[in-house]
Amino acid sequence: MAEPALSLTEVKFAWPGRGGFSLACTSFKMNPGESVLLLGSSGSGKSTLLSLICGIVPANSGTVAVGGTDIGALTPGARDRFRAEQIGVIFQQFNLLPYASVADNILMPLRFAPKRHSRAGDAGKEATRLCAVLGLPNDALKRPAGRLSVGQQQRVAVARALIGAPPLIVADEPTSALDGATQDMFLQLLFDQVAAVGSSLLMVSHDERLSDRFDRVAHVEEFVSTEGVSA
Ligand SMILES: Nc1ncnc2c1ncn2[C@@H]1O[C@H](COP(=O)(O)OP(=O)(O)OP(=O)(O)O)[C@@H](O)[C@H]1O
Repeated sequence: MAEPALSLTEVKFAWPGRGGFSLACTSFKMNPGESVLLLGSSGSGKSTLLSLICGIVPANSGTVAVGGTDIGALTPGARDRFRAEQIGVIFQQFNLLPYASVADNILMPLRFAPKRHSRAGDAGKEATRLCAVLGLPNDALKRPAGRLSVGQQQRVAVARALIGAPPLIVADEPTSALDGATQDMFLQLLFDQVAAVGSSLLMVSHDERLSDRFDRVAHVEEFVSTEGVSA
């Protein structure tokens, strides 16, 4: 049987400092190809949870496994390489390099991920294809990412996450900068592309109206520790 795309087991995490915000999760699993919407209000811990899942911050205890690999057991360097190979991340603030071209931004994760690079095939052509399906103008690839509109930068961040078909796509409020109609269109594009490569999608949002589009909904409040976790 295939390993879960993601599993959290007995995970505890606290930001350092007395009374810092803390999370506790007994068990959470995602199947390969599954889409899950993680709902939570502002400040409820959505970004913290995604940072844990991506191995950007380490859990205080418990296991976070992506595709069966315990990311806490990897050295920091191996964890960074593993993330580049296995996880496509769409950050809330995009985290694009503003002076680098759109093409360089999209191709960036492949520099640290040889298997993902080979899955992308001709990476330049794949970046061009992704830009086209995501509705970016033809000339965008050569332009510095920082010169695009916020909505266009959001699409670049999605193309960067999708290139080379990582098995897990993690998205932090990727539609927050878009208006209603554009949001719907954008989500459809994201779902189409994720389905085309068979990735699992974990998206966090405060917007309950998106629920119907996902296989499953979870609430981040279920993960907030009321007892506190000693850091
Ligand atoms: N680097 C950090 N150091 C200490 N505490 C932090 C850090 N980042 C977040 N927190 C705290 O963790 C809690 C949850 O924040 P988080 O950003 O995860 O929430 P969120 O649900 O993503 O919020 P939003 O929807 O507004 O982005 C907050 O109380 C915040 O102050």
